[in-house]
Amino acid sequence: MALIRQRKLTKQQIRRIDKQQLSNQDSIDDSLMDGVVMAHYGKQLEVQVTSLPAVIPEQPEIAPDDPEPFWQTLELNDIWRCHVRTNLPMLAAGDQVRWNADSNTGFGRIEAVKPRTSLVSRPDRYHKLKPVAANVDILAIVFAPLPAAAPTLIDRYLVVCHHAGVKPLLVLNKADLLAAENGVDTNELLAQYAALGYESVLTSVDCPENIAESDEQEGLDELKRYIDKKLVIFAGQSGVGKSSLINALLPDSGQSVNIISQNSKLGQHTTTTSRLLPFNPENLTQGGIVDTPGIREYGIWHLTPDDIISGFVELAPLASGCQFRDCRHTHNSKGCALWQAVADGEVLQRRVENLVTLREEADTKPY
Ligand SMILES: Nc1nc2c(ncn2[C@@H]2O[C@H](COP(=O)(O)OP(=O)(O)OP(=O)(O)O)[C@@H](O)[C@H]2O)c(=O)[nH]1
Ligand SMILES: [Zn+2]
Repeated sequence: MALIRQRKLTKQQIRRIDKQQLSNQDSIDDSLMDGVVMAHYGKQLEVQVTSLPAVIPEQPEIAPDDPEPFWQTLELNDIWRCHVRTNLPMLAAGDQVRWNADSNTGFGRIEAVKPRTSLVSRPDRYHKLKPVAANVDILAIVFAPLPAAAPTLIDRYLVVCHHAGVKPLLVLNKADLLAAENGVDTNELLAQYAALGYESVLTSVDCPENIAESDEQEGLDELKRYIDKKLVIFAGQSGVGKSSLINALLPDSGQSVNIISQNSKLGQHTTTTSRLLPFNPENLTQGGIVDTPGIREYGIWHLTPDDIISGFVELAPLASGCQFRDCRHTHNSKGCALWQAVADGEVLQRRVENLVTLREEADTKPY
């Protein structure tokens, strides 16, 4: 049997190794800087430089006859294409990261992600849950008189907000059309959500008929006040005016920062899962919009029944009064406190029905 000899290090050797490790760590720390994930392309991300590293790499001297090698100077607010260290969680637009840049290649590497205040995820087409936006403050639930508002969809987004830790804001766009429908249904809906404590803004950003009379974009200033210095997502069904709102809020979203991407073939034709459009491209603390295509097909089946009921703020406290702990709150559930509250006129029947629908949906989908 071979004798396994444990290698004994002398004190001096240990000291030398410690010192070496420390200095390695120092050089990593010195090259790290802050950044914000602006967009996501499959395995690569775009990161904006929000602080410079302690030690800024300097371009090496080149001998007079040598060809000039590639060198990318590091500057604040530039956007770099980055790889991600393997053991990090999946990142999304809005994530705040620590990363370093390789001036010799024009690529960066994300080393760490800072704790998130919120995370919005959605299932991809393979039913795998993917984060789409991190550190979002507000989810603007956009609806309109036409196409008619779908309260089920609004309730679904409210559940999502609750679960993701994001504040909901109801945005009734196309307010100019309220007169045409006499505003009865939509105003009633707004009143119902106001009674539950949800805030709302009325906007009218893009009404062709009125454009000749006034260029006023109704409600836009009020909306801006709500979302100032905040990171916001616009969600809602097709045709309610999300793009119109985003364009109105970011009239000059033309490229004003330098995007560094050595390999221009990458990303040009790939679609992003989400992109952060800042209000001020040179100061990300001023907030912005996370544009997330496809958010309207938001499934919520990854949530548990408890998650779902806690998104129904007025119903959640009542559920403990149900006769059975595993009450499904359907119309014929015996001793259901929610239906008793409907009978007593304390809560809206459609909210209880939506709760049941969403719970059933969560139950029947895979995972
Ligand atoms: N009357 C009126 N029409 C509006 C208003 N805002 C947007 N529209 C119109 O509504 C239509 C749909 O607007 P979009 O901004 O494309 O809607 P969207 O929600 O982005 O739709 P998707 O891209 O399909 O999700 C367009 O024809 C707009 O001109 C508004 O305030 N009033
Ligand atoms: Zn019940």
